[in-house]
Amino acid sequence: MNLRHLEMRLERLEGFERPTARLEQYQTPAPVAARLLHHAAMQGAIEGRAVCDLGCGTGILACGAALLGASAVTGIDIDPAAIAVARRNAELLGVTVEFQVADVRDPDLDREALACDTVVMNPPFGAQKAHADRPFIDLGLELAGEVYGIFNEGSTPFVAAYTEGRATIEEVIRCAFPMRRTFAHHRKDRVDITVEVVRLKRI
Ligand SMILES: C[S@@+](CC[C@H](N)C(=O)[O-])C[C@H]1O[C@@H](n2cnc3c(N)ncnc32)[C@H](O)[C@@H]1O
Repeated sequence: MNLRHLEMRLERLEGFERPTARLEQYQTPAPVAARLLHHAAMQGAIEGRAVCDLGCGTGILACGAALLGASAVTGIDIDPAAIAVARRNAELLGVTVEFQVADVRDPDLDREALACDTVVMNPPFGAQKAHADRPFIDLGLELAGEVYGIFNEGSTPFVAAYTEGRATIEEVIRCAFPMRRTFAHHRKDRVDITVEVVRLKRI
């Protein structure tokens, strides 16, 4: 499936019903999700691979990975309402994804069951709670040899320092990320930010 076709399929997905600011529930725009997934697929990280989406929200990354031929896809999110939307989205696209309500910070999370080849994620940027992205990075590197994560512009030096000795940064792709008005504190209908898609390889 080419990039444009993937993007068009993902455009149809349902967004968060009542997004929670505390959980930084803004949806990944379809062009950004498609770009991350298509790029990961080109690196051989999706087709025939077990993929896990951490903080899957409405499931756009997980469903896209399934569309691109992942052998098994799991998505976890702390919010049951988001997981309900994600399940509807998988149904809409006719793909199979195992969605679970779970907290990435839970030390009792069954890591063996979640172990996979590739983690994809758009973690909270930490705008509401400092360092909210750290448990996602930690769990991602525990579960998979490769992690594709979306981070705020300028985060790569932090990610490099935080993962030193555990992973190497293989690539950074800068993407435009149109953020629609989602929360009461958003003043404009749309703000265009830049994000960095970082590809980490576990050492
Ligand atoms: C920026 S949103 C991304 C949502 C989705 N991946 C997407 O791309 O549309 C971050 C997601 O992380 C989830 N989240 C926040 N804290 C979490 C935690 N501790 N454990 C699991 N999920 C969490 C939120 O509920 C939210 O769905």
